Amino acid sequence: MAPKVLVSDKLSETAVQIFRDRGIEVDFRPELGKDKDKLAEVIGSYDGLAIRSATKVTEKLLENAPNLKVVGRAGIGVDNVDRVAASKKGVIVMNTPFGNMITTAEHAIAMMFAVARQIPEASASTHAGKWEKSKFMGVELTSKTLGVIGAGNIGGIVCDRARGLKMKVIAYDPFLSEEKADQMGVEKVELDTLLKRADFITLHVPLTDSTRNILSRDALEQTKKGVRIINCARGGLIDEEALAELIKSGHVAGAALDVFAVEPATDNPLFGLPNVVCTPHLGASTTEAQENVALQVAEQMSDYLLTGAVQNALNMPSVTAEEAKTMGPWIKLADHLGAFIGQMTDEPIQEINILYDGIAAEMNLDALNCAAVAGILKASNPDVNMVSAPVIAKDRGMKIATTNQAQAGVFEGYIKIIVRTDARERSIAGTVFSDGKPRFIQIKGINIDAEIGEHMIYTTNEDVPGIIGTLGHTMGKHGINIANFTLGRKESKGEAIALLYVDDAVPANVLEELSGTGLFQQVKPLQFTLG
Ligand SMILES: NC(=O)c1ccc[n+]([C@@H]2O[C@H](COP(=O)([O-])OP(=O)(O)OC[C@H]3O[C@@H](n4cnc5c(N)ncnc54)[C@H](O)[C@@H]3O)[C@@H](O)[C@H]2O)c1
Ligand SMILES: O=C(O)[C@H](O)COP(=O)(O)O
Repeated sequence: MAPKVLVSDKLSETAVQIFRDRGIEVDFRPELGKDKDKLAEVIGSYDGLAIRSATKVTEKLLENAPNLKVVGRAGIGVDNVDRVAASKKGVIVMNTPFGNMITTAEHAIAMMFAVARQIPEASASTHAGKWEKSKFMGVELTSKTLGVIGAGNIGGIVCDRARGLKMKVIAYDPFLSEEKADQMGVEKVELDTLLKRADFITLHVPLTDSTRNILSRDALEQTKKGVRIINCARGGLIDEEALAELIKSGHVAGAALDVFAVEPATDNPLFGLPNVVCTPHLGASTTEAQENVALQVAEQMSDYLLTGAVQNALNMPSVTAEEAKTMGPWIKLADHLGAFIGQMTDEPIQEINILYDGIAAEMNLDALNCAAVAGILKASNPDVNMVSAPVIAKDRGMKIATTNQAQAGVFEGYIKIIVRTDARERSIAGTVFSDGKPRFIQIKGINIDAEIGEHMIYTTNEDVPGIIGTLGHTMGKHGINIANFTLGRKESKGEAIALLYVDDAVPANVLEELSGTGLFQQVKPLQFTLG
């Protein structure tokens, strides 16, 4: 059946066409972004949800979305998506980080001009037939200092354009290296220096716990008298009440705001103040940007739903279409190894160490890690997937470490998982044979060569005569067909293991019968999801 996508915001219809061309069923219902109840009613049947900023993807909405696999944001900011809730539900959240960056940077520059020359007020006054030439005295941008808070994709373009306008550009961004700042021709400064020196301040950071209220009352009071402030990033970055008071007192000469703490903004302390230029979150609203983001989000979501390729996801490592194909058997192997550990372990796991050898070490290890951890966690929660696994593992306090090494043995490559609990250490290794089938090659240090089946039995025992006979006879007596039988031992008469791959699930009474022979320390039924 074709995957189904719902578009619940005003995306360019290019997105709809792309979904259809890729064979995806799509419903274009932009009115639903503003109607959370109706959206919750219909979301249940969709595999994908394509949004802009109006749709709020809350935990409650996700509870009504059992089939949802991907949320695609046609744009940059995902603060309207509960990412933690999405991750826990195994829903990928992706955005289009580059599609609207030029457009938004241009809006910030336009807003800077508008507030420097009071263009909106002058325009309204002229339209009203007043000729208030002397009322609208502006300031030049040339030689002024622009303080950029957040010099990432959009902030970086703003820096470039501002330098073209012959402004002096200073930037505050803890993640900006001195070297990069030099290349950009900007001076990297601390926030308090930026506040004191800038004639114009423009914000280009995401809204996070560390940036919320970054222009607080205290920060705004440190600014240079006559400063003008531009925000085309996110509402919530500025204390709006404090800004309004500082504009009224004349300390701040003007502000240009595209984004507000509460949106849609119908009432705001800054509305109606002189030289406050406002636009209704138009930063990304150009034909070019909307085409870019619609096209990109539809391609990315289609790729994921149809091929498993992951691009620009915020809660899952990227996997190219090529990787999704070539790594498929290795991802399956990592999942099976994890599933073995998960089913064998019923006490809390403290540490998961994953060793990648040979060709496995050259693959996309982030994706393999997610698969291995998902395999482990699925034993206690079958809904866990590669997206939700790292979040759940972190919630449970599990430490995950990886090691990679060049080919060390006879296999071209292998993966080994070692898990530590309070009580013990458990390990399993596996490889992928040239037929593309994953195999277990070692359990707790004992070498084996076990084909993996949907239903298996794992036993631990001493290496004594009668094990093969007892296992074979018991299965035969109960009409259970053995597809593959693997034995391994540490040394003659020492610690030994057996893995049976059987055609059907083994009933409890048969397992009890085996345990009752006294030959086995452990008889454990296992299940693996093939395919
Ligand atoms: N108005 C609009 O329509 C519109 C359109 C697109 C993007 N945006 C918003 O613009 C903002 C920037 O987007 P981007 O694509 O440039 O993001 P980005 O991730 O490329 O850049 C953000 C920068 O902020 C920096 N940063 C993070 N925390 C910081 C902190 N505490 N202090 C200072 N700097 C910090 C990061 O190091 C990074 O360089 C986002 O909030 C995004 O949602 C708004
Ligand atoms: O983060 C973004 O991409 C912008 O805020 C654009 O939001 P919009 O798609 O709702 O215009």
